[in-house]
Amino acid sequence: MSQEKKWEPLKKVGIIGVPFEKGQKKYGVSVAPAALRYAGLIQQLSEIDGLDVKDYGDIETPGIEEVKMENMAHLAPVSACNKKLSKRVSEVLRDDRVVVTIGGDHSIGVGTVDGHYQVNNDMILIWVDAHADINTNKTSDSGSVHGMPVALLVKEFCSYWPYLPTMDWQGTLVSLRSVDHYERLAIEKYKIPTFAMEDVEEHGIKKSIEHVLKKLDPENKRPIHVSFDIDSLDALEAPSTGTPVRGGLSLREAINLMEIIYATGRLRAVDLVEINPAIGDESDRKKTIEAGLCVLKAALGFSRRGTAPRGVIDLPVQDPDAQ
Ligand SMILES: NC(=[NH2+])NCCC[C@H](N)C(=O)O
Ligand SMILES: [Mn+2]
Ligand SMILES: [Mn+2]
Repeated sequence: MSQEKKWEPLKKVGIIGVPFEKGQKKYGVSVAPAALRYAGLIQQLSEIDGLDVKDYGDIETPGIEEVKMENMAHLAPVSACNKKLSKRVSEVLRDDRVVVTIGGDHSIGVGTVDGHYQVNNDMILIWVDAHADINTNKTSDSGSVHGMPVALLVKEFCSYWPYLPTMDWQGTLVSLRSVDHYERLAIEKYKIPTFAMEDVEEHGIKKSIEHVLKKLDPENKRPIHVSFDIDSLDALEAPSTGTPVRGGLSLREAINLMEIIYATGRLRAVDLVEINPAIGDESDRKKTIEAGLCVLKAALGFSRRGTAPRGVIDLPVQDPDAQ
């Protein structure tokens, strides 16, 4: 479908909130969609030059009965939420909008990627995260599904799961600096392309992301999905998150990464997950939410240079008759 198409940034976006936190153990990450809306999410995105923003509301899955699954907490609500989310993501994409999903914890990446894959099965995935999120219930120390979504999605892992559909897309992990032993083994076994912080160190963020894009899609023809975990940022830049790790991306690097991806014209889905407004004090919360908004704006065409008013060609002059 996308082969002959000339890519240009879509100037329409659809927002989905996912107040879901059962993929991990801490209270508060489900409050993020409300906190971001309250901080001006819709308004700030609407101020981006020419951007049409539609809010598709929140995904809610109350009262799902739990099922037992070894070392995999809250599997039933996690999968119910992801099923609903997947449908909504597909709907937004079919409305010809870039889909922006605000989590929630990172277990919701299963639903966003699945929903995107249903519409664009040639998509590529860029998972920006301090963690690899590629545990299975056999390797995870925490039993939390937010540490497993990548393993739930890729077909190479299907033999490790008793069920669940898996996908054929190509993906890469960027910004890694907290990888569990078995995760490293899995990455090496399946040669999952990864960019750890050492690589960002060596090549800089611009070269790193350009390399990733070239590797996953040498012909520049595939739709892009970015799943952005706020903990990819240094914990000093984004302290209000459940599993913070120091030594991460600066906000400037993350903004630059998103600007480069925006400029391809092929970005079709962005997830922003793991902001937990209940962690830290007022200043931590503010910093983290602001960082999330900056990252989203960069992904959707906000220019740090500024933009002149539309249709206006000269500066206002003083009216000579005015007193
Ligand atoms: N999405 C996240 N923040 N994931 C953190 C995962 C931490 C750890 N590797 C685990 O599996 O439990
Ligand atoms: Mn994550
Ligand atoms: Mn993470």
